[in-house]
Amino acid sequence: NHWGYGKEDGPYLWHTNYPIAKGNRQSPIDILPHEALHDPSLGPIILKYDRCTSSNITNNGHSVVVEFDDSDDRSVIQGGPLDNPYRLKQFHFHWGGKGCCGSEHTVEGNSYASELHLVHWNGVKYKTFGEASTAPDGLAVLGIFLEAGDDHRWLHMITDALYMVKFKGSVTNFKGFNPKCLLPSSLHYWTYLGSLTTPPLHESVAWIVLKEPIVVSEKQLSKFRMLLFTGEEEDQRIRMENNFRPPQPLQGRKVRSSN
Ligand SMILES: NS(=O)(=O)c1nc2c(F)c(F)c(F)c(F)c2s1
Ligand SMILES: [Zn+2]
Repeated sequence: NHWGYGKEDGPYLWHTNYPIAKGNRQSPIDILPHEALHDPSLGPIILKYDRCTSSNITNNGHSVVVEFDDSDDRSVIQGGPLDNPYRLKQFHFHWGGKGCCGSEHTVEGNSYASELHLVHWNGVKYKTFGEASTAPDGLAVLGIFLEAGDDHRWLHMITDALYMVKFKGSVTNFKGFNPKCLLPSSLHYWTYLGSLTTPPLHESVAWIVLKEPIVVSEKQLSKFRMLLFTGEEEDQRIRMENNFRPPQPLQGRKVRSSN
């Protein structure tokens, strides 16, 4: 079931192998702040990343992923729309080409340069990530927009490691990184029920999208674009960029706002 972001295998063709692509709770979406329902019962997002344990960084042919040891509840997100603590499994990014677009969620039709996804799973109700990833309340993904501007003081920890995972299928040690350093100052958010934004597109995600972007430099963004979709053994070298799915129909869903 090869899929990608190109003309021959991109988001508009995913429905052929993944019919859920035309489902009624697909992600990403275009967020309209004025239509979001302010819900005073929505508490703050609580991130308990202190005993954080990143293990490695890998190029999976679709994005660059930092994986975590999720064998216990040491790094969790809770509060907000969530009934349980959800365990941090991995984080990864989506980005554009030179200068334009790149984020998956948009705000009033506007894209950011990139979007960071921190993927968590409901370890209280489900035994494994795989099991949770197919359950309607299985996953919680925290989305953070990246806006082009000044250098981000901690993102270099990631961009400096990207040369080690240039090719699809490469992985390298990446211990002790705490993604708390990638958060903006405000944790105000929009939340709605949606899906994975890449195949298998399971409709299992409670999306929590932070309103405030973090600022990273064009130079830092350009390092993501030196990654390749292709493996070391392949003749063709295809630059990893524009690995984002466009916004999907809201299908009557309500987006709630923390405030
Ligand atoms: N872009 S995303 O919605 O955060 C997201 N998609 C996927 C996905 F398709 C997977 F197969 C997977 F194992 C994940 F951990 C994620 S995480
Ligand atoms: Zn993602």
